[in-house]
Amino acid sequence: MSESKPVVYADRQPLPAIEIKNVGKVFSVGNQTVQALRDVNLTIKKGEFVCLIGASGCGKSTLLRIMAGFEKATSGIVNMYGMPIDGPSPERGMVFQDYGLFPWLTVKENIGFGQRQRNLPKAKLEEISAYYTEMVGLTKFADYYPGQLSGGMKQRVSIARVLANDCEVLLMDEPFGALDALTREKLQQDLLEIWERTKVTIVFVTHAVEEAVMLSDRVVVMTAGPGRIEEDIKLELERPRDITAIEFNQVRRDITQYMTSHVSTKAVA
Ligand SMILES: Nc1ncnc2c1ncn2[C@@H]1O[C@H](COP(=O)(O)OP(=O)(O)OP(=O)(O)O)[C@@H](O)[C@H]1O
Repeated sequence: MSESKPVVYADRQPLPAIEIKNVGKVFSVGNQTVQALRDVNLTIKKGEFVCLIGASGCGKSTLLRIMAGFEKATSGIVNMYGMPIDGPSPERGMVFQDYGLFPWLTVKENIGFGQRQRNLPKAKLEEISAYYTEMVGLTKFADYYPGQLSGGMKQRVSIARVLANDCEVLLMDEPFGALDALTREKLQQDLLEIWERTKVTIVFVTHAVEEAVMLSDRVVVMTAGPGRIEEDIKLELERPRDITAIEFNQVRRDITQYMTSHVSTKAVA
């Protein structure tokens, strides 16, 4: 990757990137209600890499969607740098498992899509698009369409697209869940490189303990019925991390144990 153009975001260090206070979320389904989240508190610093982990149905996606502004909390406070989150914004880019690319646009057009809406001069738009296409290693495929790409390549486009759109908080909902093991590992390493290079804040939902330990500064364990935060574990492991190291496996075992002790009947990766 070229180091020619570091991404510099405004220094809003004193305020947390994301602050969630006493958040609850109730869905109404017909005449029934589902309490998806209760009393969730979470503070994420600028530049942190936080993984949300927990069994199916514990509210990980709901919490992420609230951070994205796609859902409104029923109660509590949700702030980004001290300002209430009251709707979607390019500052909070979401990456989904199923990519969400426009099939009729090429790689570079998908990546430049958000900026194109801002009526930038064509040369500037091309520069931004080329920069992020290069960041995710797809320069040779810039004129390909999504249908001509592998799953891993599509997910790279999806990541580049939100970054190109001036994203400060990257919200990722099981982004590598549909990929084979080798591609997943490669994308994890590439994501870490992108994180180090851009200093973007990342909130990453996964079911896989190993993935959470490989990637994050903190692992937040959620449990269901209703969804809440059970443990918030700061990882002291050095980077780059070695999946075969004793310390890595100790942390992995500890987190798996936290999860199984709270959810004895559900598989935890
Ligand atoms: N739009 C909705 N309408 C009604 N109920 C919903 C809605 N979205 C989520 N829920 C419910 O809220 C709870 C939490 O769901 P959520 O998808 O956030 O969990 P999750 O931990 O992300 O699950 P998974 O790991 O399977 O994706 C579940 O009981 C789910 O059925």
